[in-house]
Amino acid sequence: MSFRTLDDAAPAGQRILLRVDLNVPMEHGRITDATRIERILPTVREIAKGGGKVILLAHFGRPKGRDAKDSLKPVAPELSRLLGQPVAFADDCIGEPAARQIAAMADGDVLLLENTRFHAGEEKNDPDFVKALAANGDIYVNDAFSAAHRAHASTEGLARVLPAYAGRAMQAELEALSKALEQPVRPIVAVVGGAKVSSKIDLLENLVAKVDALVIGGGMANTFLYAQGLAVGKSLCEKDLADTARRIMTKAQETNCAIVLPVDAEVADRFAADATHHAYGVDGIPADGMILDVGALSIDRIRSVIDDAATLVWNGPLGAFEIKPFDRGTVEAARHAAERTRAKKLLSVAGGGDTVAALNHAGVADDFSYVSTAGGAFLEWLEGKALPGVEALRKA
Ligand SMILES: Nc1ncnc2c1ncn2[C@@H]1O[C@H](COP(=O)(O)OP(=O)(O)O)[C@@H](O)[C@H]1O
Ligand SMILES: O=C(OP(=O)(O)O)[C@H](O)COP(=O)(O)O
Repeated sequence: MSFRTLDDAAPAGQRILLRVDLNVPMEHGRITDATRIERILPTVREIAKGGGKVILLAHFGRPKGRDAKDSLKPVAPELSRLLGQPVAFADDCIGEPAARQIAAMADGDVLLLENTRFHAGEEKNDPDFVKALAANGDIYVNDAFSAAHRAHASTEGLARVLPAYAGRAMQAELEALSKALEQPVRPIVAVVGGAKVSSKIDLLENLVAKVDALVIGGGMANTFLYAQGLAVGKSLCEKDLADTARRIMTKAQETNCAIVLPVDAEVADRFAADATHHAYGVDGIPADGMILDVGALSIDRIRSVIDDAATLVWNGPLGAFEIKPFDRGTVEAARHAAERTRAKKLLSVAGGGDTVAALNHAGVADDFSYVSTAGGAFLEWLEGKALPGVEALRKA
């Protein structure tokens, strides 16, 4: 590894600023999938056991300023339960609330600081905000591979001003992804869905040069359907990205990458469990309808694309899987990929906070060859892009 790890750190008596990804799926204040928490436990335990004061830095959601609905406070009890030791919480990640709690910490204690994104300086990687964060620590450890594609103060800036190390989860992700996908066997199929359309659509342009087929589902598919001149009603759709979608489809033709879009969809009147829903062809989506899942014909197509694949990479659910029956496309595709993997006909790598939750929901996370905590970061890594959070950790 070309960066320092915990093997090189001496945490005893030190204040360790440990950047983790606690952007966990949550419904009504309840964590629905704890994978991201479970993955950081070895690092937290190792530092605490080594006598370091563990000060956790993390973001949650995409708040614009301080917003109670994006507080990390509900995560502290679950982290404490899984860790098996108390986890204190500070109402702010900088300033007096953080400093006071940190001053009271004994060696081996764990403290979670409030959402770094409550400060505009986080996403701007503002040097003054980096300085305010750094004032609370002696050593910086980054264990948030899934946020490493962000050049933010807590993912990149801090590594520039404090002695910086990779945590065990960061190390494990990079090692596992390299091992699994170093020399992928073709045909390679990528499945991309989910809701983060604007932050992920650009990377598809590079992805279509690397894979043999790109299955597009979830909210992402709607922008592509719209770009093809189809009406998508009230569906999640980023109309101003239609040109980008068309450019990606043209590039895919040039690189011989098959683009697989839904041919039918499960359409509801609203985003709710008790919504009225019907199946429609994608050329007949009603004006007041909302596409919440791929339809049965599309699922059959996706299954046969997976049948033809030797390697599968997947980020983003194919539908709003949190609400039944809109989990069907994701669950059926996941189970099919799991079955092919178990039969040793497929190498399958999936990642992303909600994607992992969806695989757990389908009961097949353990059957995939590798499950990453990262979605966007995983896809950018796959593109061959340098990830700012990883680059900043490299040894000089
Ligand atoms: N057709 C759709 N309309 C609205 N939301 C969708 C649709 N399909 C999937 N989603 C939502 O996408 C979210 C996950 O997207 P994203 O954050 O990009 O995935 P990940 O966390 O795995 O990277 C889920 O909450 C899911 O409900
Ligand atoms: O959930 C995350 O990424 P993912 O949805 O790509 O898996 C990370 O916490 C990064 O969050 P961001 O995409 O708001 O920067």
